[in-house]
Amino acid sequence: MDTHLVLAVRPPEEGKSRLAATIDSDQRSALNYKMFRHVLKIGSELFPPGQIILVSRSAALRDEVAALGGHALEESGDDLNAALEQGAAFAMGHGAGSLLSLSSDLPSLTVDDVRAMLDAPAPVAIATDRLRTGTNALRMRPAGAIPFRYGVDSLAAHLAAATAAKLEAVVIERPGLAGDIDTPADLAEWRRR
Ligand SMILES: Nc1nc2c(ncn2[C@@H]2O[C@H](COP(=O)(O)OP(=O)(O)OP(=O)(O)O)[C@@H](O)[C@H]2O)c(=O)[nH]1
Ligand SMILES: O=C(O)[C@H](O)COP(=O)(O)O
Repeated sequence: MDTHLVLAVRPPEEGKSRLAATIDSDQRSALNYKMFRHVLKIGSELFPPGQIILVSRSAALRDEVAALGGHALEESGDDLNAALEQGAAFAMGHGAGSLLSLSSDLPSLTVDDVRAMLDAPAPVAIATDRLRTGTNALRMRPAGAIPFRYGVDSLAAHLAAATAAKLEAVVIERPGLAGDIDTPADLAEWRRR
């Protein structure tokens, strides 16, 4: 497998600011660690460490990935798409044929979810969220085939990027991939399960 996994992750103490009214900063940080470790563990079951790349401003998160034998890059900016481009450039310099990016806030992610991304029958595979507007995972073959367009309406933006590159794209809808934790309602729903 020549796919490399690129994880761009905000420092745990910064992430999930939309939950600030619901849980305090220590709880948010703990939640971010827990979700990150879950996604990293699932990723590690399918990707050899040398094909896992983390881009983060958090030294603590970088240490965790380095301890596994993965590549931990200090983020040079403070923007998700820029961080992913940084990771992608590194991966392409290390022979990546294709790339998978995964959001770190997917507490119900399974190995089969990641496999579904890798096996998707098109050069571009976009896992969307519950609202069917965002992107929680993106696989592109070849690496660098399309630019990262995370942000508002990123599903449409990634579909448009694939069209512009004349590449077929498929949208993947699976609970483990759709279940990112953005809002207090998402958090309550996940805790209920
Ligand atoms: N490296 C890096 N990762 C980011 C950045 N912004 C978001 N991410 C990651 O992108 C993924 C999706 O981010 P969001 O769902 O917006 O999460 P968030 O930024 O923690 O949440 P809010 O603070 O509530 O917007 C998660 O893996 C985040 O850690 C960034 O500036 N740099
Ligand atoms: O859809 C996206 O681009 C990412 O999930 C980030 O969006 P969000 O901040 O709405 O989760």
